[in-house]
Amino acid sequence: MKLTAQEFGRMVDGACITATMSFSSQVDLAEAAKKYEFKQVYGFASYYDYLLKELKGTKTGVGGGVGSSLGAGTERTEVKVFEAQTYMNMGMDEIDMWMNIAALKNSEFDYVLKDIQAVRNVVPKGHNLKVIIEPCTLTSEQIETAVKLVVEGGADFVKAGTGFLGACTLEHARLMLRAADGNVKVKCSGGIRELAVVKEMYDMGVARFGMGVKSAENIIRLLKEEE
Ligand SMILES: O=C[C@H](O)COP(=O)(O)O
Repeated sequence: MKLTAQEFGRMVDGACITATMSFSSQVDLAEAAKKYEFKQVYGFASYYDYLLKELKGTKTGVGGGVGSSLGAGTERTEVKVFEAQTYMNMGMDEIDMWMNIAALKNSEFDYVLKDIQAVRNVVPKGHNLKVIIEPCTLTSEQIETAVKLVVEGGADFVKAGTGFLGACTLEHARLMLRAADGNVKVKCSGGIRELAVVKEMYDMGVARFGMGVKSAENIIRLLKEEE
């Protein structure tokens, strides 16, 4: 099926999480979200209130990032739970949490699973929970294991990454989709820049794209040129 600019806009989680960006980047994020009807936005936690106010009554939900020091820094499970609960209480729509990638790599699968389940417990069904696995840091086997833990943990999506550690590739999309086997949706994110890549991911069955504002706008422009 042909991907339209409008449909793509509705599949985008607009992201602006680069710590060196100023407040104006959050304003740009909110404006682009309104214009293209992004599915969600992910901004700086200190501006979540601004984004919630700005996007109230629009088609765009505000998502909360949980465990953002890549899932294993200061974010013990109870801290992730507190973050997720706080964002749900604030009226946020979806939660993107980082898997504890170090624990995954150390084969502490029970810890990884319980970490996801604990956050799921405070993110009611109907609010998507996505788990970020940063596939560029993992082997193919680890990606498969990570996705299976995401399924077992009761999340709704497996999400690729931030782009900080490397881009999400077609191969990552293929591996995540294969391991998900329809049991969780797949969000590709981080370093996605090419229209051809977006189209191929869409055809493969990717359900959501996480992108910075300028990159998403560029893809939308290219799709419009084809219409
Ligand atoms: O969650 C992070 C973003 O989706 C990263 O996307 P980007 O590489 O286009 O800034």
